[in-house]
Amino acid sequence: ARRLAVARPPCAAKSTAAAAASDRGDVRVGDEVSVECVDFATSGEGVCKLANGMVLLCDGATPGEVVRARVTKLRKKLAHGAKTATERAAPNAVTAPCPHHEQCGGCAWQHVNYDAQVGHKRNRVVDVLARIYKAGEDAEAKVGACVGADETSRYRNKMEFAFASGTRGKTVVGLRPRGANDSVVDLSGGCLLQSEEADRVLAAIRETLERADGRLEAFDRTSGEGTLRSVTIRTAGGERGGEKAVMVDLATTASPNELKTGPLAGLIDVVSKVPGVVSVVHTSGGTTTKAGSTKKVEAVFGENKLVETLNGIDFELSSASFFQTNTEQAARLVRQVREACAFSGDKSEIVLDLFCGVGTMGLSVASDCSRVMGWEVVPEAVKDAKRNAELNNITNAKFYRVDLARLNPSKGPKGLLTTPKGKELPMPDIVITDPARPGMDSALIAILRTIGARRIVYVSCNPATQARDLLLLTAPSEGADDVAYELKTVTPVDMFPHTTHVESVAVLERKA
Ligand SMILES: C[S@@+](CC[C@H](N)C(=O)[O-])C[C@H]1O[C@@H](n2cnc3c(N)ncnc32)[C@H](O)[C@@H]1O
Repeated sequence: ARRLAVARPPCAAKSTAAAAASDRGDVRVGDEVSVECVDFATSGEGVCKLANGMVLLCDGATPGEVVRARVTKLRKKLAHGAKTATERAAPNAVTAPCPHHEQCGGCAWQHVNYDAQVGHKRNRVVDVLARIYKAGEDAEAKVGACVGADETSRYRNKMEFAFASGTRGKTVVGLRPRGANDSVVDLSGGCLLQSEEADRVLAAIRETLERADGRLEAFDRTSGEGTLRSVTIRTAGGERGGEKAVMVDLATTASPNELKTGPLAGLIDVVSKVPGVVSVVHTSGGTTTKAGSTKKVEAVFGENKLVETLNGIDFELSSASFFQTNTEQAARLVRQVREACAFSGDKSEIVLDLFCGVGTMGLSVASDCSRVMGWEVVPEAVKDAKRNAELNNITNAKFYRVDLARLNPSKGPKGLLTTPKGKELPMPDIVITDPARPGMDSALIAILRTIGARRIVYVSCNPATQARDLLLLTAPSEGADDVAYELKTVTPVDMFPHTTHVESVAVLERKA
């Protein structure tokens, strides 16, 4: 490779012929450059500046580090690179605890100390609030400290692994490498993000694949051949100090017969005998279209059920239901939400729990209010939420299957506060909303403004879409039936140590 020196910050810049070459934009794929990392990009890569002003996003670089990087991709104003060596270590750099860190796409920040990770996550929330919500310099004052985790390894209660063809005709199971989705990193050392119980399942699957010598083939999306699509391992039940229970969901293209005899049946048998495994389910199909999902889920060992406990409330989960992936931090998140609701204490308030999943937020605040009404699109999750209310003897929470992306704002409050059977529901005092990454539909936001609940607590796993929605919720009122909100605070919560993801809880109050 040609060696282009040095795009250092102005104080350290060297005037060499090579630097002049990059000054002229003469950077090519394959070049090696020496650059200082100045920040993290949203994607988790280090932001470095070449001497010609071009930004280089460098995988594995940490702010403050001077790296040698190979240019891997060039766009008009942006270059991508991979670190090949550290020339000066970053103050916040640590040795990644996982042996697979260099290749695996599972976590981007194992090489950064945890306090710095939490700091970067808060900065990200401040940044989107300043730019997208247009808070400018006020963003800093609105955003609280990021709620960090005590446990930074083995914190995930659910991980999904992929299958792929490996060497010598064998099938391998693992996580996707950075920037690729057709191969996997074979996690021979297990995965430090999941429980030891789940790691034992992963090891049993690896050993079975090794012995199967290619007779259990990975599904190939291009040719449509092969059987094994993915395996999801879910662990629950640690809160009361007892043994953890494990559910394994194998997604394959197999026929019902292959689940009973042959190598796949053998794999299911091995998995079901791993200590702690209480449930093995099989998922077939898997295409999701506008008409719905073609997925078919059946229990092939035990029941399609796992019980997780959060702040003393039991949640029964089936394989298709969303549940917060970090149980310890979910307990903190729920406490944060409860506090943000600012209940009066007389249990008079009515709470609307939007995107309620299995009822995590609504059931957690049911004892503080008179009534909870939960909306969710996934039928299994609605069923689980209803069952969870029963399981915990909670009688003031009701859950309904509603698609919150298909509402009619011209109906005003009724566009949301009507059950699927046509019954009108009362106006809520407090709204808890916790959408998936795309955020809330503009029609839903318009309806929330016509309802005008006194408080909205907005939980999000995507600060950018949250900031976009906050802008809409706080826009000036356009008349008597349109309530504007004021953003009070945003609290980042770290649900996913070692990754770039950050959750945030925004509190909005109705303007007088
Ligand atoms: C981030 S999860 C939050 C779940 C729940 N609040 C919790 O804390 O466990 C988002 C939820 O929104 C649901 N969802 C996604 N799109 C939806 C839609 N269009 N209408 C209603 N619910 C939807 C998902 O199924 C998922 O359960």
